[in-house]
Amino acid sequence: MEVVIDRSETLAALAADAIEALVTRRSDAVLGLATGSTPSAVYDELVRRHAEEGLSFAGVRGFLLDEYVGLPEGHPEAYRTVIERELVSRLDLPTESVLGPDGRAEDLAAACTGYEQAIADAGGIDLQILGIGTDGHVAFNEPGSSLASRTRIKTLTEQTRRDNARFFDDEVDAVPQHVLTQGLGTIMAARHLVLLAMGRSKAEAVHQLVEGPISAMWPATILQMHPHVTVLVDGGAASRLQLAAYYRETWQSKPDWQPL
Ligand SMILES: N[C@@H]1[C@@H](O)[C@H](O)[C@@H](COP(=O)(O)O)O[C@@H]1O
Repeated sequence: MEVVIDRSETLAALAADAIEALVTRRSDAVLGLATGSTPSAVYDELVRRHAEEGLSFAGVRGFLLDEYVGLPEGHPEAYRTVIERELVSRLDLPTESVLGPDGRAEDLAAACTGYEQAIADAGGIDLQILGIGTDGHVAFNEPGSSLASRTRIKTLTEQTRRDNARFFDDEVDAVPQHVLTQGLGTIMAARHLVLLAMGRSKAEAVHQLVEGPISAMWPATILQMHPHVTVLVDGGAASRLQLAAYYRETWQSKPDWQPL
């Protein structure tokens, strides 16, 4: 697990560098896309590189991490709508090349199985962008999630619904109670995980993720078992890391030939 502590703009550029290197190497790369406010700066940077430097996503495919259950099609806070608005519509990435779990399906279990199959058919995810919840969830794998889980329906905690109420006019009751989410096992199958976290509200979750014991109580801790994880955190999110000085030194002395 590589931990980089820096300013948020620098971290967004680093994440964009990793994506640029991938899509330049493989024009049909498969990206795992996260929603939430944290990845927005990365997406803005990709859009800038597309507009100003001609970085193309025409052959890329994308998979969303998760989706609310029951929001009507086109709801502004449905993750499929959010990713279309924030990223897909601003790139040369065809809308149909990006899939998300179908939170409006009549048979939700079948939608989850079908989603796992679609990821497998695409050859798996090359690079997965991740955020982290204040309770240590990744995607919508709340505390108590099976560390080997696959895409399935989950119930949100009160904490997550409160955290996400800001997207629903601050009405906690407007945040759906149920979601479909890639499981921790699904996420662990991606070849490179790039997790971003900003601000002090994430400090405890980041400490657990990097330095805590692996536990379903802090679902993100399973990432410690992945061979290629990059954790990009600002000073606030890094404020509880016990080995922060070591991570900084490691990053500063990283050889040029070693990619992210
Ligand atoms: N399902 C999403 C997660 O994928 C995201 O990582 C988390 C943190 O969001 P933010 O980046 O807005 O803090 O929120 C939501 O619950």
